[in-house]
Amino acid sequence: MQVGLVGLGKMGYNLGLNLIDNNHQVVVNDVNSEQISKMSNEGAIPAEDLKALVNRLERPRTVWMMVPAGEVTEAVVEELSQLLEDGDRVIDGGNSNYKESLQRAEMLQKKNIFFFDVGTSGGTEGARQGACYMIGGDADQFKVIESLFADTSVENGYHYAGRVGSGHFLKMVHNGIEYGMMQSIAEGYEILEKSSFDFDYEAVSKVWNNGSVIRSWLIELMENAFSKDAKLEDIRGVMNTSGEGKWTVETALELEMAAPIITMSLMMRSRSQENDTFSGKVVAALRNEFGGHAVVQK
Ligand SMILES: NC(=O)C1=CN([C@@H]2O[C@H](COP(=O)(O)OP(=O)(O)OC[C@H]3O[C@@H](n4cnc5c(N)ncnc54)[C@H](O)[C@@H]3O)[C@@H](O)[C@H]2O)C=CC1
Ligand SMILES: O=C(CO)[C@H](O)[C@H](O)COP(=O)(O)O
Repeated sequence: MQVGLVGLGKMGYNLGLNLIDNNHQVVVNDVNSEQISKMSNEGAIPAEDLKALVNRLERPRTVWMMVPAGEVTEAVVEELSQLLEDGDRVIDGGNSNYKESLQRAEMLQKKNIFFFDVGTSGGTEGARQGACYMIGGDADQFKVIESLFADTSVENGYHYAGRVGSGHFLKMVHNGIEYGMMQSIAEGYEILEKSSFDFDYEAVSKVWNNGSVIRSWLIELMENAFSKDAKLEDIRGVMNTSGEGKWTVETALELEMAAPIITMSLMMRSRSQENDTFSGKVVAALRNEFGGHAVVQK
């Protein structure tokens, strides 16, 4: 089908290639014109701004955003709300706070524009080769755009979760879990590092990935990271955050429930701004491996 794609960064660019590979017609825009040119060389239709993008799409239009959460997403949705018409659809594939998504859906609904909040997982590799999607929005309209998700995800890699908000809520909790898993893995490697043994971390990651209980994509990514930098000597253990872990903890507080592991993982991210630790380096390396997030060099 035809889709407008706004935001051609680490995720959006790869998603654009994935959509094109799957025979979707993609009209693209980014504030960075170089990204638009690169994508049009790959077969996308360029649009110099959002107005041009909307004009190049047939009605009812579908516009998929892969832009930074928060102010940028707000600004793009606001502008799209002025340009789109009755029956059009907006997909937010970024890591937006589900509460903001609920507000945006309400604002768009007043103009009969449908909003889908889509949590996207699998990092940059997933966006290119096959992602994982958690989708909230109108059930009937979802069927109309389902092929976009079916074609660009891995097998069984998309889930229509229900009403608007549910997609970004699921992604928020997913990322909270991600924080806890990564912190736990990182602490394990730090215990190895502080022991009197001389472990080869690439080899350890490899054996853990073959038949062990903790085999996982995260450990695979560590195997990869250690193959490039055996002791992570080139990077500092600064673990940056993008918001989802904090929102997960806030949600647990709102629900008056205990979520100690995710909470401590979030706190350790704050602590990492002050102390350089091996566990911090592991989480920083993981974020870089799956999401292309910048690491702080030594
Ligand atoms: N990197 C990752 O692992 C994942 C990221 N996400 C989410 O996907 C979204 C995009 O992430 P990335 O691609 O990593 O970020 P990025 O920073 O690499 O790309 C963002 C792109 O949006 C463009 N942009 C900024 N303002 C714009 C505007 N007003 N109009 C049009 N384009 C604009 C930028 O020029 C850039 O190309 C974010 O919400 C992020 O949280 C979701 C899953 C995984
Ligand atoms: O959604 C993701 C992975 O699933 C992104 O990579 C996200 O940025 C990770 O969260 P944080 O930046 O807070 O570590």
